[in-house]
Amino acid sequence: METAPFIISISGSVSVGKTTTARLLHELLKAWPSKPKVSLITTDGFLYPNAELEKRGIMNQKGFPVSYDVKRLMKFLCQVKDGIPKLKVPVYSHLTYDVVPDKFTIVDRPDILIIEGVNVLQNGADYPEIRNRVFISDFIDFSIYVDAEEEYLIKWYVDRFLKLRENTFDDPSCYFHRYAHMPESEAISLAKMIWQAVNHVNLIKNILPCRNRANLILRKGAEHKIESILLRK
Ligand SMILES: Nc1ncnc2c1ncn2[C@@H]1O[C@H](COP(=O)(O)OP(=O)(O)O)[C@@H](O)[C@H]1O
Ligand SMILES: CC(C)(COP(=O)(O)O)[C@@H](O)C(=O)NCCC(=O)O
Repeated sequence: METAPFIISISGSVSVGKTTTARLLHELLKAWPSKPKVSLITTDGFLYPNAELEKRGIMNQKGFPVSYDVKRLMKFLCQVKDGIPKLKVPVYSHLTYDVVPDKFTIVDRPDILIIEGVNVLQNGADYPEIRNRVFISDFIDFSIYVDAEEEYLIKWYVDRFLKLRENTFDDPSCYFHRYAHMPESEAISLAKMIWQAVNHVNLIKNILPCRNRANLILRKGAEHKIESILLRK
């Protein structure tokens, strides 16, 4: 009989470095002497596509709990724990700013699954009105929260925003192309505005309240340097 995968989650604010941390952990775990089968997915793929967010009038809440197809995500987690082979996980692109149609990551009975996203530590305490429901966090065996002061988060967010628009300079089909020809100072102001209007609100309302639930808190300072590691015993 197959054993259920060990699930490690990585959460934290938008642009704190979840994806980067998850990719590094993925490489490190794969290189263990026992060569475990390790898969990495992000909950971004379970966001509703932009068209659906627009239809529901929640485009300005992308990344908030309401913006995810939680039923689909829970179904995936149940199936992966049940050892179902070749599961298809939808993929999100920061460049197109949307879920990519017909693109999937295949998760095929891994020994370890890393799941990263802003919402992975949310549980029943965040939704007292919902009873008898299972949450993503119920499936997690070990949770990591990547933490940093908001002034750094904003800097890293703006830097990534500028990089994304640079990468779409010649490609009008990419979402970020609309910002590519703006003067840099305007692009920086716009990125800061989006941060305040959406990602800051999400951080305060939905992400930070989960921090102390994590088994491990990695706190980063300037230049992404790890300043402290807190492990719950
Ligand atoms: N350890 C690191 N060193 C240098 N740059 C980093 C590091 N971690 C993240 N970054 C950069 O910070 C930005 C946000 O990181 P990312 O992993 O995309 O965050 P998240 O997945 O939390 O949104 C990206 O531009 C990324 O390249
Ligand atoms: C899709 C996301 C919630 C994902 O978060 P991330 O993987 O970047 O941490 C975020 O990148 C996002 O798009 N937030 C909405 C506001 C904005 O455009 O930044």
